[in-house]
Amino acid sequence: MISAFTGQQIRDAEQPLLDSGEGAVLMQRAAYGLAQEVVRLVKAKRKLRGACITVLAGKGNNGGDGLFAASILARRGMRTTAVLASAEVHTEALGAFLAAGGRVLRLDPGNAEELAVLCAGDDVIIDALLGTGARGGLREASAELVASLQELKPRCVVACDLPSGLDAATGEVHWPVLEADVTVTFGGIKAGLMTDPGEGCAGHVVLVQIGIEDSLDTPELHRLDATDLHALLPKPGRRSHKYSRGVLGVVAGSARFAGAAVLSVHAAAMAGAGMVRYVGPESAARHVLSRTPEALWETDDPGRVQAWLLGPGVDGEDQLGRAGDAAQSALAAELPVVVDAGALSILPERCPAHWILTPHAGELATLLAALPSTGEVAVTREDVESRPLHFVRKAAEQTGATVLLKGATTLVASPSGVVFSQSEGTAWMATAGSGDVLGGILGALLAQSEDSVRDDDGAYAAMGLKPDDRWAAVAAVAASVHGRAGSMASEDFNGGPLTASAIMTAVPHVIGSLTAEYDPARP
Ligand SMILES: NC(=O)C1=CN([C@@H]2O[C@H](COP(=O)(O)OP(=O)(O)OC[C@H]3O[C@@H](n4cnc5c(N)ncnc54)[C@H](OP(=O)(O)O)[C@@H]3O)[C@@H](O)[C@H]2O)[C@@H](O)CC1
Ligand SMILES: Nc1ncnc2c1ncn2[C@@H]1O[C@H](COP(=O)(O)OP(=O)(O)O)[C@@H](O)[C@H]1O
Ligand SMILES: [K+]
Repeated sequence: MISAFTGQQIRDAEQPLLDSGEGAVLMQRAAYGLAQEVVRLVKAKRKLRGACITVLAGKGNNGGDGLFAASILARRGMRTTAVLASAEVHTEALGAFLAAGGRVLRLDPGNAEELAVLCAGDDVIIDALLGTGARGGLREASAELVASLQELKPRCVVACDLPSGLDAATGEVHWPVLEADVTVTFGGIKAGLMTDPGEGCAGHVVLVQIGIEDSLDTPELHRLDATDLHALLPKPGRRSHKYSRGVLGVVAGSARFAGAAVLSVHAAAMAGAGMVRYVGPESAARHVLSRTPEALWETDDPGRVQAWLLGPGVDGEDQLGRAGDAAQSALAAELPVVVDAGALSILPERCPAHWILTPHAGELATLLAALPSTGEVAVTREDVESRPLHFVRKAAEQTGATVLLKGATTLVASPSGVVFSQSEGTAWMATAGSGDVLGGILGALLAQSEDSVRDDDGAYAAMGLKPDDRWAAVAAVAASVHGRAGSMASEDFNGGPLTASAIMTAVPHVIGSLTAEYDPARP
């Protein structure tokens, strides 16, 4: 599992070492790691000698890291320039930089644009203006410099610890920000690099160990990797039969939106449900069965299921009524439920943690506005997009449900405040029906995992997850499988566009490779 921390948590872990006089050692480790990454990036394109590097250095230790790193690069034959954003800078680091032969330029209110033009064509620009000590965004000349540089589209930007202007704890972005190709982060990944909009500005994140890792507190965010997915994905055994594998009930689609039913039912079948029972109008059922003949159309009592998926494409009184009935029976039987789209309007006053709501940002804003005690004034889609971590936590806390907030980075919050962040997809997945496919995958995984989550077969406990947080882990697995399937499908089209159907087709490949990857029994 990948962990991420707030800036404060990193600083707290550093403090004992600073108190014992080891601050300079920490900074040297950070600077060395940063320099190494810059060397790797330059070498991938050209020889080191003569490569042009500019470091934008602020007044704090982040600027110090940048200047020390640039001094290492200067000693390796690179032409290094420091743009000092403040009259005060880290004295030892500037000394080291000058001693290594670096050139210094000073940013002032009149020369920001000129300096931007001067360094935009460099091989690498290091953004060391602000780090974890920042309050708010870049100001005045620094803001002007960064805005001009961003417009000039620099060749390669490496952020030192985090892109300046990004909130390390929340991922909120105070524009302007110089968007990084690579972020080299120190001691622990900052939570703001694993949640939007911050993650969208950070590029590829490289973690440099500086010796504080054992002192870090409980992570702010978790991200499942392939090893975790291997451990958590359900696998059939020799004695499995279709009922024991997990039956999913689906109330989706309507006369108007039949496609959502087709996609969610088929995705559930592709994600390994033992059986899918579809509940809906005949017109939609015809489409569902012609795409997925394996599904059953239930006209009255749907019989036993292990989980429900309610809501994709649900429209009109009849179908909302069916979703409401299923929700009631799920509540009574304590079954896990995925609540998506149309069904988000029929939530009970308090949901259990095994109910997983799957809104996109607009739906989450509507949901929060409808809650009696949000304390938020008219939350908009833009609010959710600029502070997704804050709002997904709030929604989980206030509804009692697990909440999966869809986006380029998908966040899953459990009501206890534990949050997972997954980001394996591609922007081509922002296409109609993509969320219906996610609903189907999640429903199928819940139906298959229900037993193991409740009884815990060891995999969840081994990750240190408390019972109520395990539903969030299942949702994170679904988000990861969905993202990987989208990326795999797009790769099949040479990185080209996708349909939701193409995502679905890739799901069994993704699950197959993740479950087989570490299988010791496989020849
Ligand atoms: N601790 C360690 O040993 C290690 C730390 N490490 C590194 O240190 C970084 C943290 O360093 P830091 O604490 O000096 O904070 P940093 O972000 O560089 O600068 C803050 C300064 O800028 C100012 N300022 C604040 N907001 C501002 C704004 N919006 N616009 C303009 N200015 C603003 C503020 O001054 P003030 O405004 O209060 O006068 C303050 O002095 C961390 O990210 C990592 O890179 C690593 O080397 C590992 C070892
Ligand atoms: N830019 C993006 N990059 C990666 N995935 C994305 C992006 N935008 C959306 N997605 C994913 O696509 C899906 C869209 O879901 P949703 O908005 O509910 O679509 P629909 O209602 O049309 O099915 C979500 O799973 C979301 O995480
Ligand atoms: K920075």
